[in-house]
Amino acid sequence: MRVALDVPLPGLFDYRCEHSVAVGTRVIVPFGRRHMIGVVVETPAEPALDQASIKAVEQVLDDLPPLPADWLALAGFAAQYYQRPLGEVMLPALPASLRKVSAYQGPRSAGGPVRRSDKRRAAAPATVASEPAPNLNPQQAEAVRAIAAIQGHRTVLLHGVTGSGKTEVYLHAAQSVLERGGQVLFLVPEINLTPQLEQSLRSRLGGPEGPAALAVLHSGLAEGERLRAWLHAQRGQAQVLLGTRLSIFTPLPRLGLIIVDEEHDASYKQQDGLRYSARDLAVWLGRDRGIPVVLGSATPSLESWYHAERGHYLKLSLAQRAREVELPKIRLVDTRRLALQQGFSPQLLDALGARLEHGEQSLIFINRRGYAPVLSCSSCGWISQCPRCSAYTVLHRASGRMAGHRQRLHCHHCGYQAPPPAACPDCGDQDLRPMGRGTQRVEEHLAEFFPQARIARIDADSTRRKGSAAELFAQVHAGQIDILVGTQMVAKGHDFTNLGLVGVLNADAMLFAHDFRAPERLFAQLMQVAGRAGRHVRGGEVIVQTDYPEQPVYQALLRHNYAGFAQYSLAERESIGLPPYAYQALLTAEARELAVALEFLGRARKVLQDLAADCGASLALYDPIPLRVVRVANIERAQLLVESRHRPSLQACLALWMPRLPEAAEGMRVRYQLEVDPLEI
Ligand SMILES: Nc1ncnc2c1ncn2[C@@H]1O[C@H](COP(=O)(O)OP(=O)(O)OP(=O)(O)O)[C@@H](O)[C@H]1O
Ligand SMILES: [Zn+2]
Repeated sequence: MRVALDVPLPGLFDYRCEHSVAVGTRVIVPFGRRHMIGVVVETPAEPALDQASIKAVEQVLDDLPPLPADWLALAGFAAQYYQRPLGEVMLPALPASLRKVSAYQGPRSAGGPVRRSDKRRAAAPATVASEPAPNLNPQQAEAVRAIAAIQGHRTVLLHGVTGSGKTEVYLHAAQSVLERGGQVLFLVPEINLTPQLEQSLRSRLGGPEGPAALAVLHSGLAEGERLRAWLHAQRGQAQVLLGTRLSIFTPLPRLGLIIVDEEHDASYKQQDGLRYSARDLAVWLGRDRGIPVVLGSATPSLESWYHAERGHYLKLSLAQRAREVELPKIRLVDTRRLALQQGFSPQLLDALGARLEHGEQSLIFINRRGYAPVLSCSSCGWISQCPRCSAYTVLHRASGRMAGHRQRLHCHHCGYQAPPPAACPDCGDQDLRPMGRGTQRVEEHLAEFFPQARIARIDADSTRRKGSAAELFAQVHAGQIDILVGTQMVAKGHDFTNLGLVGVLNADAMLFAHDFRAPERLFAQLMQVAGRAGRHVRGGEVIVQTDYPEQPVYQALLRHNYAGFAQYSLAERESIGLPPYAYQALLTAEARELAVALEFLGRARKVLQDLAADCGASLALYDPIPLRVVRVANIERAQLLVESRHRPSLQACLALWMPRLPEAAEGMRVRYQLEVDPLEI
């Protein structure tokens, strides 16, 4: 039999076994000096090798039925498309205990993880009071009808403005699948940020299992919880699987519908190991299983929009807000000739004051955590820098009651931390000052401007402890907070009932980034955060401070004009041949010396050039270049971008290229990885 193992080697591995074993079965096999769990992928009638020379399977694991054919097909597609060995796709996709030999062998294994999990009784989910469902408005009803009418596979792009009630459409579409006994896979970018959705799903799920029919899966779960949710879904007991990107690899025997909420969100892309896009795999899976896929967003990715415009996807629109409120009024405050107070314009301060007076909440959005982006010497211009990275260190104020005003410098790239120097390391001057502003400093300024206001900050630092994000959001929803300061974490999908004003600081920082997707990301982020204003209360308002009000991103934002922005951006991409009009792959190399990384990429480029010439494929190969942050944790990084207008050509060349890379790396101390459809370049 041929077995897939989680090792960085191409191909499958041959083993023998006395009795016949079905494809999809997990087995324990010897591999070198180790024992590993693998998945049986082929059982050829004719053994390929001399049976005597190959090793025997040590144990056949029968605690689960074999992994089903459609699951194997998805893993097979992902391996081929993202150019990774099958075993490195399949095994990491399973809950850890199902692929760990130690969970099965030894005195403490107690019959294996599945038996242990089944013995332990799961805590019954708290019964959630059932929420009355609002009557669908005509646009929602039409969207639900159109989704229900789909026979077999179709991908739907549900483009609904912020607050248009997309969730209600998902719930109705899900309901009709559940009534027919199907399962629903509901993907969200980040689960800890959306407790509201989990609650609505629980309260709305009918059927004999009630709220227990929901399984939740994300990387923050303890291994036991993760295994339980996975088993629940795989056995068909869970009717709905709500989860983050990794949930795409859960076997779902009666899958009838896939929903991808906030489909534009970059969290759907895995950034290490198998660099897959769960959104793209969802579309593939929907086609493979012959079921509808609903991609929803107020700001769809330009890729999805392009497919919808061309009729590859069915486009459904919710153009108005679900409640009797208008979209918020957006104001651009031109900060070029304004005297700002600690970064705040008089307009924004006035608006904040007015909302406080009316007992409404406000949100200040600044996409930069910490106290200040750098510490700097006011006499010689020295700037705090990470000793291990080519990046500045960010000044943070230590948190916790005992911390006082203790400050530390943090590197956001490698995690390096140090106390700030007492004097400038270059000139000895003691006048070191924070330059610029992050969320912590903004919070501090707001407390000075509005001493009576209750202020909270939500960013990666303030929500590090498990459950703390949910607690903070609960306080906001309960009306215990007047002003919320936050990063993009606060922009995602929250339905605030009493939030009237959104202020945006420092958006310009993203305007001139090198990445060609930066304007798209900025626009989406601004539309999303603006969409938190005035969802239940009238008179919602958004104030964006900028030095560049004439930029197309801001002009489109001003008019809530997603379609216009998308059209403009797509025309631009088409004229210079960027995705979605071209397909890309990125080879990244890491070495102690930059020259080595570049040299390797140069050789790799030559190999690919020859391959492309041989098979007559037209590829654009760029020059190897250092990454923008070239050194991280003392490792130098460079990249090689490959592009083609024709996806199959690119795929064919990549498949020929990958096996040749070890040869290109020969004699070099270099690590490399390939990313297909990279999001950041
Ligand atoms: N038909 C309806 N009648 C009344 N209220 C509704 C209706 N549908 C949805 N709502 C309410 O409208 C609000 C916004 O809905 P929802 O959060 O689903 O918007 P959304 O489209 O997901 O927005 P976003 O993209 O900004 O997250 C919610 O408070 C929801 O309960
Ligand atoms: Zn660093």
